[in-house]
Amino acid sequence: MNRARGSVLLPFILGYRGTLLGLLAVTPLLAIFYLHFNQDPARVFEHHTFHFTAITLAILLGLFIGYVTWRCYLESGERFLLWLALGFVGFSVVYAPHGLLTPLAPHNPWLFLLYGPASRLVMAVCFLLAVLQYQAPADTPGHRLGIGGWLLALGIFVLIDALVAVWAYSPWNSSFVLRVGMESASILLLGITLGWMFLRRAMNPLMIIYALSLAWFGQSSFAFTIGSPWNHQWWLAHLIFAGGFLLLSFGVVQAYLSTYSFARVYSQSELMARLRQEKQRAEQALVELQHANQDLERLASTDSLTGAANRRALMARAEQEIARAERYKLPLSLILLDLDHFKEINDRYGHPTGDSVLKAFVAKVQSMLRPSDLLGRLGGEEFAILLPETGIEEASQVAERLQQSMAGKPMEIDNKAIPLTLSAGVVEFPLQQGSGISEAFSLADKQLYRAKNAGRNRVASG
Ligand SMILES: Nc1nc2c(ncn2[C@@H]2O[C@H](COP(=O)(O)OP(=O)(O)OP(=O)(O)O)[C@@H](O)[C@H]2O)c(=O)[nH]1
Repeated sequence: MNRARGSVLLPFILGYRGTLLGLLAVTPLLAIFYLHFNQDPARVFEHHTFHFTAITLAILLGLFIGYVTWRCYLESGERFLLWLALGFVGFSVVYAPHGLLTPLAPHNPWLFLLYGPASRLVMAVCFLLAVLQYQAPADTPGHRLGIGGWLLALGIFVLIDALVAVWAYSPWNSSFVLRVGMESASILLLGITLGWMFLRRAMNPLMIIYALSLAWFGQSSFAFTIGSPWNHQWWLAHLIFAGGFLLLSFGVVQAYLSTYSFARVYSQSELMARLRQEKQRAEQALVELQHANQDLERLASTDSLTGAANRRALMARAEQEIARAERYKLPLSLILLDLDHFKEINDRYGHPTGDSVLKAFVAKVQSMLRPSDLLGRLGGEEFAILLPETGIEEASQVAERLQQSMAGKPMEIDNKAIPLTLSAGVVEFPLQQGSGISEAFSLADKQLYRAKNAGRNRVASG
């Protein structure tokens, strides 16, 4: 755990963060009040070209960020982002005449003025719908809003533009109440959206940005309400709106650069926890893989019935031991073992009992060998023992000890005493250059044959 996180500092840090966010959220209000109580309401800055350029820029940015938001939506299917994209584009389309009609401001100010509140209201509606869809199941790829849906949405936005134009030429056009009503409705909707976010704890780093920008949009509507066209409060309202807009655009860009989502963005500590979890999972999988590999290796080199090394593993080890013996001039011996009359055991007690005898035989032999010796099953009831650093005399003694141990006591299998004897051929590896495994095995085989021919239950060496 992060040390700072566990310390007494944490409540203060959280409190400080809350205060910071709160202050940031209401900073525009401080500027609004400052200007309200200090500005001369008669002072105006009526600059049409400046206004036209600024609004054009805002619309272009709105369309661009709307497009980026839509691309995020296409990637993630997050409906929140769809409504956000509609909010950006809806705002841009409805707001556009406010800039385009700047030259008409002196002739019909309402045609110029009504598009601002209308565009903010459209945006506030979309942003509320966005939050209501927060964490809704993602739209599946086949069901994401495409060109048809966009054309419909654009049609609605253009219709709103037309209605506003009709309204501007109607007898109620100059109603201050209507303009204030639209701004108030926007503030109310944004307030509901924020309240809903708090209630649902829809807060992560991106949603905090969203909440801040909504707070700024609401305050810009308030500034528009108390400002008059071209005065400084009116310009400040534009500026506050632009601040909120840039903040939200930053959030969208962050989403685009990370998860294409507002809901699936994690705090740094969540990311670290996830990273740790994934690392643990990967390490666990690696250990399991290593175990599986070891099991596979063991299976590939072991005789499945008896657990002795199989022929392949025995031959591989023999190669290594021959090379070592040659290099260090060490003795190396081989014992071939063959159980006597094993067919009779099978015939008399049955094949399964024969299997048990083979297993018990291997266990017994292994218990009598050194850890450095290797017992392998060559097939059927034939076995071989590789004895590194062992000369022929010592190896013969080992073989005899095994043979006598078998002959001396019957095997106890399933409460049956089964007599078992073995024959063995012992050789020392001929270590002159060029001699190899096959030569040693054929020599040992000859000795084994000798033991069998001499009546079995004995050891022959040479
Ligand atoms: N139960 C069991 N029997 C096996 C297995 N592999 C081989 N056998 C049997 O081992 C017997 C070997 O018979 P033979 O080769 O005639 O040799 P033997 O009966 O031991 O006679 P000698 O070697 O000449 O003493 C056959 O009956 C095989 O069926 C096995 O995995 N399980």
